[in-house]
Amino acid sequence: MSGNLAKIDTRTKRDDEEICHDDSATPVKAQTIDELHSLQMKKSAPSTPIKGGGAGSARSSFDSAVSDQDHRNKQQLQSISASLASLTRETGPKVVKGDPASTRKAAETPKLSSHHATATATPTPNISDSSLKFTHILYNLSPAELYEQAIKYEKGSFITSSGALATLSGAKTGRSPRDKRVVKDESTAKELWWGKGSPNIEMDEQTFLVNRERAVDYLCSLDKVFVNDQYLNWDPNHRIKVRIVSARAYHSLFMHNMCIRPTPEELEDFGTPDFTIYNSGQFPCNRYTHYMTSSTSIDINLARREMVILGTQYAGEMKKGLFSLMHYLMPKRQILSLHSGCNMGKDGDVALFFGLSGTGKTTLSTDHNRYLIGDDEHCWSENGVSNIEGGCYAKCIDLVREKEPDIWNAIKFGTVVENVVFDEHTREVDYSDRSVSENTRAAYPIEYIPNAKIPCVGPHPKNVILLACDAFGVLPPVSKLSLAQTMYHFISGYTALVAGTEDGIKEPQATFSACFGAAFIMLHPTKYAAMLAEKMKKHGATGWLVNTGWSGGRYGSGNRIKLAYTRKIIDAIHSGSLLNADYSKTEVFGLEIPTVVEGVPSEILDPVNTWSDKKAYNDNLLNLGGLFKRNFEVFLNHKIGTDNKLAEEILAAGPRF
Ligand SMILES: Nc1ncnc2c1ncn2[C@@H]1O[C@H](COP(=O)(O)OP(=O)(O)O)[C@@H](O)[C@H]1O
Ligand SMILES: C=C(OP(=O)(O)O)C(=O)O
Ligand SMILES: [Ca+2]
Ligand SMILES: [Mn+2]
Repeated sequence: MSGNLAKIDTRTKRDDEEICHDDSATPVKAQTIDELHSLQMKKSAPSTPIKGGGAGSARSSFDSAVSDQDHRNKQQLQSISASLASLTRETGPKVVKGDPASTRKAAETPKLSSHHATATATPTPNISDSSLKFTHILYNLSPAELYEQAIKYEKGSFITSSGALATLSGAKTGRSPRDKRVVKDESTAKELWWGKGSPNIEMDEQTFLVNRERAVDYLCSLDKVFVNDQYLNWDPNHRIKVRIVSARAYHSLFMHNMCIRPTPEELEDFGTPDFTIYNSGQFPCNRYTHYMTSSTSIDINLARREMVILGTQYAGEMKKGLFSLMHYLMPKRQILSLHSGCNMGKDGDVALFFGLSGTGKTTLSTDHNRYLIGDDEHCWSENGVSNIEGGCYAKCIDLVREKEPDIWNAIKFGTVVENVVFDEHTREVDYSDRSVSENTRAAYPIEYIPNAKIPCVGPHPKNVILLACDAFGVLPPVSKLSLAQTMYHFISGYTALVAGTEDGIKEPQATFSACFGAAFIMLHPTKYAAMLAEKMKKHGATGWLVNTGWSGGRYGSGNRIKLAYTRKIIDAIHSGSLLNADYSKTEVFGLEIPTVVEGVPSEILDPVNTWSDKKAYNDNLLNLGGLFKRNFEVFLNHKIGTDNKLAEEILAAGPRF
């Protein structure tokens, strides 16, 4: 012993204590480092409690619980093998659970062979090399396990100083809408929206199968694939079971966060999924394949209930692909699917926040004074609203703690941050750095927001807030809408952002995206609009248009409206005080604007006041009005609902000059 003071030992000395230890714990019972390591990890507790009889039958009920467990395990592996089956070889791969690199589990490999029980000792003539190997399945891994996989095997994976997993999505840092294809068959030809303006670019069944085979063969050729079995939609009556097969831990953790996470008990009874994604990530499509115009392809087959991703690793494709699915499935059940955020006040008043990417759905629905139901995808049924997802996907460019504390604090262990730049030593993220992408993102489970409402459901909405980030600076910060105006702006789906902010001033780019989500809708926009009108009328919801964009001039001369002011405006909508304010009507768009909003300088409420160059204001206003008119032309010959009166009212609710 080397210390200054001898240890005081009050015990009487025994023979085996001749040598003086510097701790009093019993030594570990391991002879080698591997044995020591095996002591470190204990088996996960069985999730199904051992059911059955009294003390006498304890042993046999334990045995039957074990065989139940075995049986379920086998079924699970069979189901995964079936998901991964090549359609031409008509048999699934031999699958086994666990990491091939883990020695403990690898030892079990041969015994756990699956479904492919016909595998014989001597290969039959038509057997392929692919059926000689096992595909290792990393099934619903925990965030900690996925961190280890990502850090060990995926370049660009690091732990940030706050504990989040920083990842790179590769060459694509955003969605590829031009590479999205939907299978056109007899029924989808009639049901879906095709042609000009539609996001649904057709592909035939045969081409889908070619891409599916390519994805499946790629995935099965890997040593291991990730499989997530999860849910969509918090409404228990309309819950959808999804399976995501992917090549990267990043994708598995992203979907773990974004979809609803089953409990261990729910997972045991998961059964056959309603929909399956095959995400081959970096593996490209074959450009000689019909309909392919790049090496990226995102293919949806509604009849087969499958989606294939080739040639992009941007994780948002999976989230938004499932959203497209919901835009098809839910309206069939008279449920409206919405590209909106949603929150609820202490008194149960629900607000929806519609808007295109970057207009503020996530930021404004994440409100410290209200319960968060969800930030992006919802359903509105006869029973109220429900979130489709189990997580949020926040933009984090220029994120600052003071302005968005809840989002800042959610970026911790378990959260995936995509394409952010961090200090090589401290691993502190620099949210202002655009070196990798402008579209930096954080994906976190919704319960990381302290006042999330779990389960994520709520009553019928009281306010429907349409967000537009108007880089022309002519739309008022807030206006109250009639039902017809709400429909006009919902169908128009306007925003104007400025693409790249780096190479000097650029022209604001007007975007019109029907239902504030044209990239994800499956049916004609008027179908969703008619459902929204019907629901808003029935439940007495008020529509609002909020400009989260420019004021005092267009992009380049004016400034973006302060987030603090927009929050005050939203507060006044929630509290009901804005409903009873004094209003005046604007030129051209005919919008009702309040004269006073608490906490907001009154002079900014009418945008004309904030422009020093009145002629420039007028030119920009008329220009925008013209863009709206031109965009709406394609909807002129469509009926909305059963009532032609509504269609006429909606048309009359647009700009006039
Ligand atoms: N007045 C404002 N209102 C809303 N967001 C604003 C405002 N000013 C700046 N922002 C920023 O704009 C972005 C809005 O993005 P986000 O809420 O993620 O959009 P969405 O969820 O609709 O895609 C955030 O980065 C937010 O900080
Ligand atoms: C994730 C997306 O949505 P948002 O920007 O609306 O959050 C997206 O459009 O890819
Ligand atoms: Ca979105
Ligand atoms: Mn968002």
